[in-house]
Amino acid sequence: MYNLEILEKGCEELGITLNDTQKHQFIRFYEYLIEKNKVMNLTGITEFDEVLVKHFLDSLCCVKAVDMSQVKTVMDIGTGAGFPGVPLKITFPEVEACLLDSLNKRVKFLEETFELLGLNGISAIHGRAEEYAKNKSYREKYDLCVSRAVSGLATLSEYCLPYVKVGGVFVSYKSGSVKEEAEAAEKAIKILGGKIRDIRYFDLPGSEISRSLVIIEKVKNTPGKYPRKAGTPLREPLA
Ligand SMILES: C[S@@+](CC[C@H](N)C(=O)[O-])C[C@H]1O[C@@H](n2cnc3c(N)ncnc32)[C@H](O)[C@@H]1O
Repeated sequence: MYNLEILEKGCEELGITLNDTQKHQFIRFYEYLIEKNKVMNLTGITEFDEVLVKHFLDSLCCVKAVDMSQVKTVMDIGTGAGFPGVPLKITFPEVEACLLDSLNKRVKFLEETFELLGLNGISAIHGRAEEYAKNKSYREKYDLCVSRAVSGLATLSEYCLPYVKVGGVFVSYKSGSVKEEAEAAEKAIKILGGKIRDIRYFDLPGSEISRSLVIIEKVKNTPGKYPRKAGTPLREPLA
């Protein structure tokens, strides 16, 4: 038997109430993540309570930055084993979610996870952020784009901002002080049609683990030449 108290209390702090279906989905997600982690590299965090805080509650903390009642579509770039995308989808089932990663094994794991959890209105894409952003079905189609632990902010903005609608938001999950990184990326963000609205620093619910969120508004369309071809945003971040 699993004790979900940490998740429930953390959610309470975030203003979220989970129903029994959602609690069950979080447990099944944990079980499948651990089962598959034995045969592929999905996560270094495996202890139940730690997963609740460092993966599940961490993923949900963007509610501190965004009013989820206004979000109908979310894109998660470099989702890996589904963070933050899967916890967000479980918690806000009405949101249409798309999770993208360049590693096919992880995408297959995600598709199996959606089936197992009975999640609808969610898809996983195998591909590079730079390439799918050129596709009309994905470009500037999302109210919210999230990304955790993928790249530096200038590179990441070139991956993510092209997916966000004008008026939407890109939330970058970071840790520690991001002031310098944010200042260094400011010009790139402007070129890509974004503007830093805020940077939030806080501890994850029920823990002393710190998290920083950089909240970037999409104020203008991203010029068609961005993102540049795959690999360039990482090798030569806009400055
Ligand atoms: C360190 S993992 C983080 C995974 C997840 N977001 C998390 O926080 O647990 C980084 C992921 O980003 C993916 N990734 C890196 N660059 C990418 C790109 N250009 N396009 C798509 N996925 C990318 C990798 O395949 C990897 O799964």
